[in-house]
Formats: sequence, structure tokens, C-alpha cells
Amino acid sequence: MRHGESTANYDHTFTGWSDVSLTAKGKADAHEAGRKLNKTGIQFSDAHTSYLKRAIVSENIVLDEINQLWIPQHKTWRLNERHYGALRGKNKEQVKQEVGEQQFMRWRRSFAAVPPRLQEVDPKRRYQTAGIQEPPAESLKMAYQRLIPYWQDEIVPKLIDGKNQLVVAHGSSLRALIKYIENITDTGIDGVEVHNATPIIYTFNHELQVVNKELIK
Ligand SMILES: O=C(O)[C@H](O)COP(=O)(O)O
Repeated sequence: MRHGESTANYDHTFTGWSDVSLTAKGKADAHEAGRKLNKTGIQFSDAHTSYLKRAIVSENIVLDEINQLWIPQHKTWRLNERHYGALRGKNKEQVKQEVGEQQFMRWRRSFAAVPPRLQEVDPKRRYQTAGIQEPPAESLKMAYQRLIPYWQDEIVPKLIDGKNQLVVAHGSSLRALIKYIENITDTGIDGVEVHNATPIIYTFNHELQVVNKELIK
């Protein structure tokens, strides 16, 4: 599930690795998503989220609603949103006017385009602890390359064991994951949108092919 509406979503600003909060609506929508998920009766063995509080708080809200706050929760920078580089904090409408619709959508939706890079990146304790440096910017492809090893190493073995996994992340980090899970082409991913606080339930067979996909609206 993508996190609920953030303050940056509300303001229509590029976010990426900026650690913004949920709005009151974002929290309410995460509660509602949790209540709907509860009706499915799914029992999770683990939950996975990013280092960013909009996803962490959304995950906690969902786990609270489904009465599974007790399960192990794993946090990783690999599930962080794609880093929007020097676009972060900028108003999306304003950037569109400055660079034109085509370039704007290329930065936001194409697989390979890298947004303008940050000149300097302040070291942050959370990434130092993880032994990495915050990147100056990431394309969706770069986000895919750092995210998929986590999926393969930490999530797939548990799924193979028949254990349901909850992943709460971000619009573009989930687009990267969906690309991998559904084997979507580099150009096909342009059209994939992931909505806030709307769980997607995948059912896999033993070869980890998707046998069912359901959106909980
Ligand atoms: O990082 C962001 O700005 C948002 O999470 C999503 O960005 P998008 O609207 O370009 O998908």
C-alpha cells in the first residue's frame, strides 16, 4: 500500500526522500484502508516499510486497524520513495510550466529519466547508520535497482514459505515493485499509477507468478 496523503501531496510539491508528515486526511484514509483490509481476514507474518515517516505512520495505522501491531516490522531505505533530486520541495504545477508537459512527465513517469541532481546532500543519521549516502537524484530505474534486491532477499523467501507480507511504501517505489512483480516493460510502466492508502493484494503461485490482483477501494 502507498502511504496516505502527505502534506507535500496536499501542497502538490515534489517529495522523494523529504521526510514529510501525513495530513489529517492521510491518517483518516489509512485508518479506512486498514478497516477494509481487516475485512479480508489476511494474517501477515511481517511488515516492511521505508525510512520515511509518511509510510511508517501509515503502516502503523493499518497494523493497528487489523490488530496485528505485534508482528515484526522491518524498515529499509531500499523502500524509500524515488529521490526527486533538486525537484524536491518544488511545486509540480510550477515546474510543469517551466519545463513543459513532456519533460515534466518524463521526470515523473519514465523509467530512465533522472531528475536534476542536488548539488549538495546533507548527511543524515538514518542513512549514515545504514552505511549509505543519500543519492543526489534517482530515476525510477535507479530506485528499481536498489529496491528489488530487498524484495528478493527479504520478502520472497517468506512468501515462498506461505507467509503473507505487508509492504507500505511510496508512489514510485511501488511502481518499481509493481514493474518487477507484473513483469511490465520499461515503456509500459509510464502509465502505471499508485493511489494513496489503497491496498493492492497480490496472490502468487509457487513460482511467484501473480494469479490474482485486487485493489481494496
Ligand atoms: O515524491 C513525490 O513527489 C510523490 O511521492 C509522488 O510523486 P509523483 O506525483 O510524481 O508520482
